[in-house]
Amino acid sequence: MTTDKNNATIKIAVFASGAGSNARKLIEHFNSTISSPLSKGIEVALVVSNKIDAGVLQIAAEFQIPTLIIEKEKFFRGNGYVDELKQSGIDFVVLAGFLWKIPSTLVQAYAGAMVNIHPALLPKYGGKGMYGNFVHEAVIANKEPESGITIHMVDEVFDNGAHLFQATCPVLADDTPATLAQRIHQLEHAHYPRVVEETIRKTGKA
Ligand SMILES: Nc1nc2c(c(=O)[nH]1)N[C@@H](CN(C=O)c1ccc(C(=O)N[C@@H](CCC(=O)O)C(=O)O)cc1)CN2
Ligand SMILES: NCC(=O)N[C@@H]1O[C@H](COP(=O)([O-])[O-])[C@@H](O)[C@H]1O
Repeated sequence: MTTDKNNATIKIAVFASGAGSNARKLIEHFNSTISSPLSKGIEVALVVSNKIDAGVLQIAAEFQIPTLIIEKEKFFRGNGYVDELKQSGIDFVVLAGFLWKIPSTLVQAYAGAMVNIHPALLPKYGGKGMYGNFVHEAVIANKEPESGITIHMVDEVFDNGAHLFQATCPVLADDTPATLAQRIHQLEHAHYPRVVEETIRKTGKA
């Protein structure tokens, strides 16, 4: 079981702006439940969103996980909610469909302890404006034979951090952004929780 230097459980904050399917898989992977009582010494302790109506907040409520709604001005002009995260004992930050740029204050506070999943094979199809279906539309428009996912460390630049993992899937001739998104989601759900766990254990950041 992984614990930090004080033998405490390592606490993850998941940041999401949307439906939260990746957040659900992360919670199911880490948080002990009746069906999987084995504690990995890691738990999703907080769900953070910038959208009051985000589906991820319902998922947090379902698992009785505290939530934090962040406001734009405070996030970008304040200290990026670093104080709140540290006061919550957060050791590691996982972005899962979070659509704002993480400010330097927060990137630095969790240097080496913040990861993101991107629904394409970076470095292609990344950067400002490349999120959700915009990514899949561009991949299809360019007639790419394959797409996939990239899991990477987070730095101050969109989608620029060191790559931790990539997996590919075919792009079919009759794919729509929705059908490709579904195939990408399957890859994300299959790999993100494991890669997050491996990264936490490797970095010993917490
Ligand atoms: N400092 C960093 N912040 C974020 C990163 C990162 O690597 N470094 N990754 C993104 C996630 N992401 C792609 O994986 C991504 C998300 C959103 C955008 C984007 O263009 N957003 C729009 C705003 C959209 C909205 O508010 O609805 C924008 O910034 O204009 C690009 C890439 C998360 N943060
Ligand atoms: N560039 C960031 C980006 O596009 N992230 C993508 O948002 C989706 C969130 O789905 P979810 O809310 O169901 O987890 C995921 O496909 C993730 O890769």
